Amino acid sequence: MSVKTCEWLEFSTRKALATALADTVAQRLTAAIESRGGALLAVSGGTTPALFFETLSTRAIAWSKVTVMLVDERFVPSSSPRSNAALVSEKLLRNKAAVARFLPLYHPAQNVAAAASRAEAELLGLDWPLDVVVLGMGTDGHTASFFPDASTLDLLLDPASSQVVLPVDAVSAGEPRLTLSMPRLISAGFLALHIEGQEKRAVFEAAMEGNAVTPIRAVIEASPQPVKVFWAA
Ligand SMILES: O=C(O)[C@H](O)[C@@H](O)[C@H](O)[C@H](O)COP(=O)(O)O
Repeated sequence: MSVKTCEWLEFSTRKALATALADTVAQRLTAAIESRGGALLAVSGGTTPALFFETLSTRAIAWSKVTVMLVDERFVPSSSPRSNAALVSEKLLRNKAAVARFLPLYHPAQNVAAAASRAEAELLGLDWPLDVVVLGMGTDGHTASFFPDASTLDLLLDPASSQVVLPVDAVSAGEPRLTLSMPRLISAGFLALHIEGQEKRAVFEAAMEGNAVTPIRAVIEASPQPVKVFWAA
């Protein structure tokens, strides 16, 4: 594993991981609020983060000064069971975190490109960079919505992209996606990868040791800071 570009943090249980990640994220958000009056948090969807979200939602920080957004989103309304916004609303924006501001990536639009433009217009005015980003990873090595079979993978992995939000078309993604761009993710003050299970550990290690550059490896290698990998079996 390429130790120079990531820090492996292993936990005995998924609950211990959720607690440690929630504590770390809460500390980082509080530091951002103290230093610049507010904090920007970008989280991933899928199935892994639910326990982390529930744990983070209980942390006593100045949530009214936190803006929450998604790392990526399916091109579906929040009423869809596929919606990451619905997952965040149900699992994170509750308890003490209920007062946080949430900015969605999905907007009703003719197509995913138009939705990406609307999200970009809304997010551009924020006080960038992101303070905290928590990435997930698929067993194909995708992270965010940087899917290996995306028609525009080169654009998605471009660390010099001028875009904030990009549309994604990839057969393996299930539906069109919206994703924050590579430079917006890797410029975060704190960049974590949250993965669970032996299969994802094997995928991650193979990605870091092999010759092929999978999306997760591209992000880790483009990051100016070591990515903190939070893993539990
Ligand atoms: O929209 C999504 O699906 C996520 O943002 C995505 O990037 C996720 O992190 C991985 O696909 C892992 O998903 P699981 O946690 O369900 O394995």
